[in-house]
Amino acid sequence: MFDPASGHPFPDGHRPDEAPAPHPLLAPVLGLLGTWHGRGRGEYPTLEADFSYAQEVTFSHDGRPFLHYEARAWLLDADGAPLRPSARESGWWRLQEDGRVEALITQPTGIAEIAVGRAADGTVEIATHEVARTPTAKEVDATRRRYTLTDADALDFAHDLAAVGQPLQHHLSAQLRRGA
Ligand code: HEM
Repeated sequence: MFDPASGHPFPDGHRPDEAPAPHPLLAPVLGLLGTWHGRGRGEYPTLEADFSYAQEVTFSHDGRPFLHYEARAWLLDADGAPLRPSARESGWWRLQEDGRVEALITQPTGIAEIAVGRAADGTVEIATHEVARTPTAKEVDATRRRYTLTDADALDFAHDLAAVGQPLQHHLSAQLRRGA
């Protein structure tokens, strides 16, 4: 009989070559599997100053045609030392035929995003389909995220944001390395 204390019977896979076998629809995103670390910079016209941050991003799967996505960021001071926790989010990227992606992403700031887009040739681009906000959340109208594998272990990330009355524009860019 299954003993819950001994662990989950169907742990997620974090590499294409380990069990469980990835679902064939995951083919265009297999290069993302695993944990990524890196640094980035952010800005927005409503903010007094640009900021530097570090980020950890993990993509995993359980053999079905979706990825589990989790990201957490923390701000860095001018010397690169950690200042304080910043954005966190997690969600699900549902892969469809032809590399189409339907993503559900939630944040502790009261935002739930549904984004749609495409994965092809080492790039995933997803943009807002709908945003839902809790009663006290800031006004976020749209986002656009682009993940580009620049080599097998390097991932570029860019995030555009339309929020608090501002049109869609750059909020974040980061360079991540696998496992580093
Ligand atoms: C790596 C991820 C992210 C980092 C490091 C980051 C960082 C920041 C920082 C430092 C601020 C200034 C306020 C503060 O100090 O907290 C901010 C503001 C904001 N961010 Fe982000 N952010 C990230 C992701 C996101 C995402 C995913 C969204 C929306 C979907 C978002 C939406 C906003 C909004 C709406 C504001 C407020 C702007 C204003 O009221 O003037 N951010 N972000």
